[in-house]
Amino acid sequence: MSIATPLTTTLQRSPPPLVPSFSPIHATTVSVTGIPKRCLLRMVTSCVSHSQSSVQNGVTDAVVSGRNQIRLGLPSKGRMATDTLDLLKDCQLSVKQVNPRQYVAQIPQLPNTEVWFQRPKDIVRKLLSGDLDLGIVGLDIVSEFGQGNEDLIIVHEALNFGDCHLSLAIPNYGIFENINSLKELAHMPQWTKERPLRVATGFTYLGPKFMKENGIKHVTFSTADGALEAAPAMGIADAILDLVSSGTTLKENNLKEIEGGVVLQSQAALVASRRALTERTGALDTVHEILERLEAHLKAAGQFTVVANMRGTDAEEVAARLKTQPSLSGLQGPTISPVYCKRDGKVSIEFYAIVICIPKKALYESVQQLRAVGGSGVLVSPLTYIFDEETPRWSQLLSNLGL
Ligand SMILES: Nc1ncnc2c1ncn2[C@@H]1O[C@H](COP(=O)(O)OP(=O)(O)OP(=O)(O)O)[C@@H](O)[C@H]1O
Ligand SMILES: O=P(O)(O)OC[C@H]1O[C@H](OP(=O)(O)OP(=O)(O)O)[C@H](O)[C@@H]1O
Ligand SMILES: [Mg+2]
Repeated sequence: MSIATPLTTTLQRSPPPLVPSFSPIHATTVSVTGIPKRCLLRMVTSCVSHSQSSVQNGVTDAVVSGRNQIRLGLPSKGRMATDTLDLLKDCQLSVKQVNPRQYVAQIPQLPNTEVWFQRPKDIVRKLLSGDLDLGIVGLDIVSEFGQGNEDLIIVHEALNFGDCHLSLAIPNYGIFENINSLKELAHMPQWTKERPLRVATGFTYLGPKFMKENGIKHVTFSTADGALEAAPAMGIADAILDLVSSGTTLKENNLKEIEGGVVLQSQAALVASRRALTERTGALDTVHEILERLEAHLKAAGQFTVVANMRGTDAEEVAARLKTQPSLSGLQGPTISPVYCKRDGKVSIEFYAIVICIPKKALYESVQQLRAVGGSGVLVSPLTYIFDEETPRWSQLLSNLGL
């Protein structure tokens, strides 16, 4: 197929460019292929017109401690550690760590930023103490150790890994056999002032808060650092409050979740200290860049680029045919470009190349719709980044900071 692949998915009603090019002023959505990785964000930034032209931090360093570097805390161990590094790498923000036991590292793309590897709960504590400015941790840890402190700001709440939920679980045998909801658990006659419901948990802030909010009075908590699921069978606790993802650990230990027993849903999040963002020079610019890269990568991760040829008289006629189908509009509209064929020594336009972004989940139905309106030679490739004109989370952050 002979296609000049345009770089945007915007519907271009005037004849589309033969040579891929960014519009310096009007690009609203930019998907990216074929430029040096290190130039990516700079190129997109000059391409997209921001309503917020530059970021002023306002108050200067005098108010916060005298260091010049922005500090980003990343999990030093556990299941989040590798996934965090992988995500940053996918955003062209690879972390250069000399060896795994060294707790400070660099991201060459962010020269004013130091990475500090810490345990997740210490990332939250250090954000609050001012020793870190930004961090990536699970929302469960933010809630447990942040305890609603207004200095903690969740900049991106859905980094698409570390999915789990914090849930109350009880044995599926004995006196609990017919108990299936928090209400039923609360109304069991067994729990009294003298003999309260005993809950084992590592979440000693969220646990009591949840029980209080649900009106459960006769309850006590014990804590352990891991393997909590053993506590009921060992006779140490009646119930546990712990993280669940696949549910296998609960099942293997004869425990069950109950209706109304989910305390929170969690996944990895980008978190920042409000004080750092408003007072530390460069912190807001750094978080803007990280946020843009994350959003562009995460948005693209759910999409394919689809390129197909369609026979047609002109671009408008092809566009009209595409618009009859529900799933072929792309992000803003299809890009349609003429395909120049050589026939009998003469150049003619019989086909148009269309480029659209399609949600991965809708791929097959979209291909069927394309075929139904005369699409052929359908090429499907993964998308790496989608940079929007402005990320909604950035506007939210600015308004949250009162900027
Ligand atoms: N089963 C799970 N599936 C998915 N994500 C999880 C799961 N358990 C925990 N997480 C997420 O990963 C984070 C880190 O959990 P992890 O178990 O790796 O560390 P930890 O429990 O703090 O360390 P350790 O278990 O060694 O004490 C949690 O705070 C949560 O956000
Ligand atoms: O629903 P599942 O997929 O079975 O996952 C749940 C388990 O994962 C976590 O434990 P982890 O593996 O971190 O061990 P730990 O108890 O030592 O923290 C959590 O504390 C549960 O025990
Ligand atoms: Mg664990």
